[in-house]
Amino acid sequence: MRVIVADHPLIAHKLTYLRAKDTDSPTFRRLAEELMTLLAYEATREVRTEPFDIVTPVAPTTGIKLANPKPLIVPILRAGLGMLEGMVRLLPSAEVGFLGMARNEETLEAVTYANRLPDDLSGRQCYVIDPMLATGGTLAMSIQYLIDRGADDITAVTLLSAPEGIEALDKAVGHLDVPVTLVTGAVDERLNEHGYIVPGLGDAGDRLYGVAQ
Ligand SMILES: O=P(O)(O)OC[C@H]1O[C@H](OP(=O)(O)OP(=O)(O)O)[C@H](O)[C@@H]1O
Ligand SMILES: O=c1cc[nH]c(=O)[nH]1
Ligand SMILES: [Mg+2]
Repeated sequence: MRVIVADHPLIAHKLTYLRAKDTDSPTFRRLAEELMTLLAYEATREVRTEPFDIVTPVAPTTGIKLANPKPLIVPILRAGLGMLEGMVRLLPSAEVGFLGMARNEETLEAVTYANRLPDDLSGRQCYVIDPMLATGGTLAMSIQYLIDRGADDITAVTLLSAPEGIEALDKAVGHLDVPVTLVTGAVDERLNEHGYIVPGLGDAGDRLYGVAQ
């Protein structure tokens, strides 16, 4: 699995405010979107394109445009929704599919409670977006799900990742034929005994949308 840690002072600046516990929800949402847009620039570096002939006011020329089928963006509910606007701003013609996953806070295992995705993802480039890669269980299951439906190129984008989660994700999907890339805003120190990223930012879903039942 290819891992790209975005190294940019604007990303580090925005992540610092995102982490701070006194950052309120509206600000947290705005920062998550802005960070996604910055990370999307890195994550889409290898988005598929095709030649496109145009005529400028001066001369004909050949540029490029996004190839078909268009990429599929998959936010992992809930917290991934907070990054969606930031991604579609850069890829307005992409389609969006949804996966709802929740981690059992005791066993730390993820369960899927909702899915709204095209049945056939053959030949599709997919961008899975979720702010947190902690144990890696959620992303490993989501990526496997997309591969089972035919996706042939997957990029996961997270705001923060734990070293343990990166290692687990690599073990789970790094050996598959489908190339998987992780683009992340930062790799933190470790997971704590509750499976939270340290120093992290707490529960991303709760900070975006309030405490879940
Ligand atoms: O790497 P993992 O150990 O699997 O943990 C990461 C997952 O945990 C959080 O979601 P959560 O289950 O809290 O759901 P939520 O987005 O509804 O809050 C986060 O948004 C990831 O999806
Ligand atoms: O630190 C963490 C770990 C999992 N999910 C979160 O929202 N935060
Ligand atoms: Mg949560």
